Amino acid sequence: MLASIPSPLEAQAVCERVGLVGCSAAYRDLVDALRRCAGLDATVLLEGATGTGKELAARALHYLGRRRGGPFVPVDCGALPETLFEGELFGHARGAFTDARRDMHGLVAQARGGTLFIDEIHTLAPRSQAALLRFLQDHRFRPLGGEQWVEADVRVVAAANRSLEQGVREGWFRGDLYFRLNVVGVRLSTLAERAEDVPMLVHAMLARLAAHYGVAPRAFDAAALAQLCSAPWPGNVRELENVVHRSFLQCDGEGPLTLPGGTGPAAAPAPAPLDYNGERAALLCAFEAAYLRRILTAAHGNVTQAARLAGKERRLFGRMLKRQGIARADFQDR
Ligand SMILES: Nc1ncnc2c1ncn2[C@@H]1O[C@H](COP(=O)(O)OP(=O)(O)OP(=O)(O)O)[C@@H](O)[C@H]1O
Repeated sequence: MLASIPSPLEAQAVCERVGLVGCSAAYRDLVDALRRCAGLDATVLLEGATGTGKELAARALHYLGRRRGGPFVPVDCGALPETLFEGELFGHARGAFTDARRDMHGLVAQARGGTLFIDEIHTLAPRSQAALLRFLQDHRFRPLGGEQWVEADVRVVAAANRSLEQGVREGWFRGDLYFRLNVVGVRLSTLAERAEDVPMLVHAMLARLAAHYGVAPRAFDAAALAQLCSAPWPGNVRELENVVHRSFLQCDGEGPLTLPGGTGPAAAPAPAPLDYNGERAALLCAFEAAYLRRILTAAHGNVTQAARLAGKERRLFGRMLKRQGIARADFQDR
């Protein structure tokens, strides 16, 4: 079946709506990869280190695809003991075991018409891998203790923070299951690989924190921001979020935020060398995006008016929006 591919602007808007933030080439490549496979119903495997945004990417895939009107149901394999996996996924029939007093739908049934997001799939025990493979091959399942097979109506998106290909080589992940999952593979970059995104991420995090705590927006001083840009971030965006949150809570007053001593990147083992040009470009990119958003907000998404406010020619302003992947529709009154 030929699927319709969302436009780049639509993809950018959906990614922003689910909370994905960035302006680096790696970020734009990710949005483009999600855009291209969103319309297909094929299984997608998202691979990337912890905290790189795999769950957000899975949500973006869901809301970009034709199943967006259905549910998005996550299942965390890391939190599920092997003995519960099949029951959680496929449900059970009344009487399947001592406590099964009535039929219970599993997560596949709950995700009907939508997306089943199987997170931490690299932690699946061999028995659960076999059950999942059967399900992916047949597109149907039988609740535990049940007699009827049920046709599944879900798209499967899986995520792993270890390489499954390596798992196949080392013998802890089934090759046949890997090939079923990896119909389309998308790799998420580490934060160190896309350090240009740090200022924009920090800006978005601080805006969210200010709104959450009901206080005026705050910003880091230049030294702190430079330090955040050059830290190695082994825990990726999640770790950056923790450091920003701690700084936000620990800095009193209304001046610029500083990094609490001995925390986060300051305590990291080997800071990357300062990349002046990279950081300058990243700061300018984040500044430009924030500026364009402010102006579009003021102009209620009207590009001609926004260009006039910015003192720019409309075509040039439009090109700046496109380069930043900003959709004017997001700023129009609904
Ligand atoms: N590009 C991004 N923009 C904004 N926030 C992000 C981005 N990537 C990750 N985050 C934030 O970082 C945190 C971790 O993201 P997420 O849970 O999607 O990562 P993950 O790769 O699924 O992690 P894990 O493998 O540990 O489950 C979340 O709070 C999320 O909002």
